[in-house]
Amino acid sequence: MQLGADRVVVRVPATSANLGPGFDALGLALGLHDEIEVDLLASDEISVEVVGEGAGQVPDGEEHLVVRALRHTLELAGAPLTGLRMRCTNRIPHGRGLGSSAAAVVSGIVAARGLLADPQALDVTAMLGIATEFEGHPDNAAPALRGGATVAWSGPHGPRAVDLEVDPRVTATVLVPDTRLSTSRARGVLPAQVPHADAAFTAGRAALLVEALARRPELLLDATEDRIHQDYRAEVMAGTAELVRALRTEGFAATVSGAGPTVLVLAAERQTAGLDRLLADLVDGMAGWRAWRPGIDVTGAVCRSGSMDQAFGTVAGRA
Ligand SMILES: Nc1ncnc2c1ncn2[C@@H]1O[C@H](COP(=O)(O)OP(=O)(O)O)[C@@H](O)[C@H]1O
Ligand SMILES: N[C@@H](CCOP(=O)(O)O)C(=O)O
Repeated sequence: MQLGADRVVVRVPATSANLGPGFDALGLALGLHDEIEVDLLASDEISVEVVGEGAGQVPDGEEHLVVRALRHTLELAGAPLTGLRMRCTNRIPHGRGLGSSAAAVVSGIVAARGLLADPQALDVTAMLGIATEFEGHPDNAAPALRGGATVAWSGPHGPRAVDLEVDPRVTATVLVPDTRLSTSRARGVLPAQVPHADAAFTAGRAALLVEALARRPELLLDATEDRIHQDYRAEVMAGTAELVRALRTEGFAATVSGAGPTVLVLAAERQTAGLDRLLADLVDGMAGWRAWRPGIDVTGAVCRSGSMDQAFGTVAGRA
């Protein structure tokens, strides 16, 4: 396949995975975005400028995660990359459980698609498959691509995802510490097996969560219970575990966001005033933590290439 454009601009949302019981399956896109501008070069130079999160920390060349995903996608499409100049404006904090690595990978894949002469050749399912090769699990990549809430799974034909309904009364609040924890470390403390009773309990809650998100926010507290990953992870995120416990005791549906250490609180709109009062007590006394309510992103990844805009989420109509 041929390249068609020489410049793309891509925007991808942060994501909160698991939502409690939906380990490696459920995810929600948040209104906090990374943006990249990519210009192809005729030479083989790779130059990366990073502004915001990760500046001075992530690689500035071939090893940059966005470049790796972009190059890999173009190779798969049969249109190998020569060189590029890329500017990244990063707003998603790294190593906090807000899907920064998935956003980077999805940015690279979506940018590569936008550079192709025939972008339609790469559909959302194919992009999810490539993202999952990098991430190892599809739960962040699916909402990063599609926006809203998704359930993703891997079957004989590779990763797939479907969109879930989200009641407009549902709000998402994140409590983000200034300390990082890599996803691989937080996966490393999980056991190879869990008791059958805990698996059964958690599967039931994940099923209930689909209904709670769609139209029964009053069920969110019960529906976000989990027994297969959060307790095991408490040893590497004590402050997170304590916050989740304190919030749940007060009736709020708090979970570990992704692999942590951020806390996600799902609440019905009418609960948010009470939540804010509680957070003023809890979080304001905890050095290094900040709380914010970024909104739920329903647009997913957006790509501008030439005069064409393409989005993969609910606003633009899903591909
Ligand atoms: N925008 C980005 N550009 C380059 N690398 C990134 C970017 N975002 C994340 N990464 C890489 O991914 C790592 C964080 O990934 P991970 O441990 O999975 O945490 P997270 O929960 O933030 O996805 C960062 O330390 C960095 O190496
Ligand atoms: N299901 C994964 C999700 C990781 O999300 P991240 O935002 O922390 O990368 C897990 O729980 O390990």
